[in-house]
Amino acid sequence: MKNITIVGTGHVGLVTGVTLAEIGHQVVCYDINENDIALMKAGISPFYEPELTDLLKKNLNKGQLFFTGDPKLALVDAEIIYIAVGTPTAENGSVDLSYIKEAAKTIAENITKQEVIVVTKSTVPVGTNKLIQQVIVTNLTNEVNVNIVSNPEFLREGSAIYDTFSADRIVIGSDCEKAASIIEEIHRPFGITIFITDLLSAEMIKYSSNAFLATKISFINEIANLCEKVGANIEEVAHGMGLDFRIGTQFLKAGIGFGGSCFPKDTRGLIQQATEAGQSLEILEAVIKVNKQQKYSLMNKAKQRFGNLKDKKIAILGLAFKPNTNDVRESIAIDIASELTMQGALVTAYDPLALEEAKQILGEKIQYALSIEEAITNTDMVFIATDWDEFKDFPLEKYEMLMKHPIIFDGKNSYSLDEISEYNIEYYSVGRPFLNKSNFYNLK
Ligand SMILES: NC(=O)c1ccc[n+]([C@@H]2O[C@H](COP(=O)([O-])OP(=O)(O)OC[C@H]3O[C@@H](n4cnc5c(N)ncnc54)[C@H](O)[C@@H]3O)[C@@H](O)[C@H]2O)c1
Ligand SMILES: O=c1ccn([C@@H]2O[C@H](COP(=O)(O)OP(=O)(O)O[C@H]3O[C@H](CO)[C@@H](O)[C@H](O)[C@H]3O)[C@@H](O)[C@H]2O)c(=O)[nH]1
Repeated sequence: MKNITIVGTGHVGLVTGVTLAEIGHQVVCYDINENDIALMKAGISPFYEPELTDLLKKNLNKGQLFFTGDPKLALVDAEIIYIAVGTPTAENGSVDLSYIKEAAKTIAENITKQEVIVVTKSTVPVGTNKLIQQVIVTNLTNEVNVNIVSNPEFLREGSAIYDTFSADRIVIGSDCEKAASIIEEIHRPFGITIFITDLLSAEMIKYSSNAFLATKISFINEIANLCEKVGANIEEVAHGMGLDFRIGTQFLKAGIGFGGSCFPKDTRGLIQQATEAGQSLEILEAVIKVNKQQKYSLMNKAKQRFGNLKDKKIAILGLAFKPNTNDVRESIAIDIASELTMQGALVTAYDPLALEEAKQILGEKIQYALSIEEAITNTDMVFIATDWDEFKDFPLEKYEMLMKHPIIFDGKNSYSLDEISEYNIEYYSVGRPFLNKSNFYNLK
């Protein structure tokens, strides 16, 4: 059992803290956000993540997990410190390392143990761990020997606990063999393949993994657009491709592009790093460009269908960037909502979890509904922007009953074409043939 401190208890930090406590370590979580600390102390997660609250409460009750906003208290006994603060995009497009530097300084000023290992979970540009070491060493107030380990995080929001216990690999990067083997030991109980490498390569593995997954998505979205032109069905195509293990079935779901707190910022971040190193990343540039175009593909279909969206009543189903989270960071649904209002449309949106979060960004620009029924009633068209199960399970006859005319632009291919064909719904999806029924509503 080790005394572990987590610095920055947002999505990654809290999941890391709770799961390390679950496998038997003594964990102190520290964050500068006192409100969140108060919530977590009371066993409440500041954000939604399946399975997290149960583990949080369980480990609080066991006395295995503590929360504090006091850095001294958090770090005085720490042997291992995980940094999990944010690394957003800065105004000039580079990766904003200010939270990382601040965290490193706080660590330096408060650690007292003779030997301390600082582990970086945050996604940081290549070379940042060396910078962290430098910041710590220059700000130390006690005599401490500090070693640095990179341990990039690969969890997905919405399945973070599952991912932590069932990941494909754990990457540990360090230039200090002893520190790497201590961190390997800590992670062994997860029973997951551990790959040990050098510091710089570990940092690069994280960015390259996200960039590659984003590439798969933009690739399949372009193929989906081509399928629409030539009459093929992207779901059949992706399945048939994925049966080749070299390709794999995952991350080939066509839609309205990738959003969220990671892919957009990390693809930009890698391009920025490459630019600084004097190298171009042309494939990744194209991935970002395709993603920007894909974002508005649904809206373009609606514009083509109606000519003009001014004063049209539109329901958006889904505001979170993906299901099972209330996170709306870089959510494509939010961009679509915003753009539709710019076009003069009257938008009402519903999301099972992310209404409050969306309101903070969209404010009064749109209306908010508390159910699918409320959102779609009397609307001219529905946009589906997040693949929540609740939308997939929604009885299709209700679109017929409640909308002015049931016209759906589905950015997530939520319904099978067979299912939809049983209803009088005018249905546009991504990369699949348009159901050309004779009795479709002849309106503009
Ligand atoms: N969200 C994900 O799914 C995910 C997955 C893998 C990797 N990552 C990476 O992990 C990092 C954290 O992401 P996140 O989504 O958890 O961020 P987040 O914004 O949810 O949380 C960051 C937390 O750090 C705290 N913080 C900021 N400065 C601090 C300081 N000096 N001392 C203590 N606390 C401080 C903030 O108050 C906040 O609670 C990022 O680098 C991200 O790219 C995120
Ligand atoms: O086949 C797919 C898969 C995903 N997406 C979209 O891609 C985005 C990201 O989805 P996902 O990867 O499931 O969620 P994140 O929580 O952002 O997780 C990614 O970003 C994290 C932060 O770096 C990494 O840790 C994870 O491994 C990586 O999957 C979302 O908009 C999804 O709708 C698709 O359009 N098609």
